[in-house]
Amino acid sequence: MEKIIPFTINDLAKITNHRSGEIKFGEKMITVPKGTDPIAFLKTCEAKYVLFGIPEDIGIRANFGRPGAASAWDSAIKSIANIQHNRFCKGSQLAILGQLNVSEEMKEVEHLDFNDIDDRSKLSQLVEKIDKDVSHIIFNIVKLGKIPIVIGGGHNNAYGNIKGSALAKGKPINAINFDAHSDFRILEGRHSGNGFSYAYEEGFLKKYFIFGLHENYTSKSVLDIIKKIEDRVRYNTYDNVNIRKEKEFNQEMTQALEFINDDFYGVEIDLDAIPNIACSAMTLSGFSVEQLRQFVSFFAKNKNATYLHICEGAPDLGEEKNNHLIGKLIGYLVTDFIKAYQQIV
Ligand SMILES: N=CN[C@@H](CCC(=O)O)C(=O)O
Repeated sequence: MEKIIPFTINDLAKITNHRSGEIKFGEKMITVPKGTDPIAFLKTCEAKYVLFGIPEDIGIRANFGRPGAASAWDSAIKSIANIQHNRFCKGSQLAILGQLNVSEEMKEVEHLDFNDIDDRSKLSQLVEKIDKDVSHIIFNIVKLGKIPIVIGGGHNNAYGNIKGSALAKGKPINAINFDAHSDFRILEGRHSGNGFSYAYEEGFLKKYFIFGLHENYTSKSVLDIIKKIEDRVRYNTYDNVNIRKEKEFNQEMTQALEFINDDFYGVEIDLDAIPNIACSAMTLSGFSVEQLRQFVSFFAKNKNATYLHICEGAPDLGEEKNNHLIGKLIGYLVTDFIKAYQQIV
């Protein structure tokens, strides 16, 4: 756990905008006391959900993408701290573990060039290093019976979430991914486009449903691979559901749930599925924020939901004056998840 930078009570106080007569999440969320072992502390604390940030974009760089996702954690935690603590959702249900310390790795990649074969291999090796840390931390949280809420970072971190959860549960888990892309690309060295294929190949991912693939951005080879393993990997497309209306959003959620609900599952959200969200693979066409919120709420309302991961949002790539909006969106998704999950426990 030495790779975690704890989020202290002072850090929380600094980002909480106090108003008299109001109680904000920042006044109620649980932080790990100074000098305490985080896992030993989490074991004793009542909060069911554990917030954990991965401020990196090395996996995105290794995938020839546009860096910026490292900034989502800061933006998210500032927003979450200022959500109202009330009868609908209580800040005290959330413990903040802190963020993964990736400062050295982020420094190391500053001058690496994806087009250089040695640099590309170095980027992939660093992603593998982060994978190990993420899976170790997720393993420890899930083993305590808590629900990790992970704010990425790139979608490469799906691998560590799945592996850590599978090891904690003692068996492979399933995953549902709200995404424009499959991230089921070839095993060519780790990056943000192959977190699920690596987890599948290594036996940590049992069944995988991709919700809302963009037909224009999914290669024939990936479609061919998925076709051969359709007992374990299924998808629908955004075009299918929202454009041609051959399928209906709510029915599709029900069918996807039936597919993955035979075991524990992770809920993966790639913000590049939403139009106008600053991301490496930003788009103008995609599901609405309301559809995404309904999706999170729907898949959280189940005892098999094992973790929530929200990734690829990149406030640093957005407009300077409104770069708090991605954090605000993440705040809605986190509370949607908690509100739905708490109905079933
Ligand atoms: N996590 C994102 N993965 C996508 C990114 C696509 C892009 O950058 O255009 C992928 O590799 O397919």
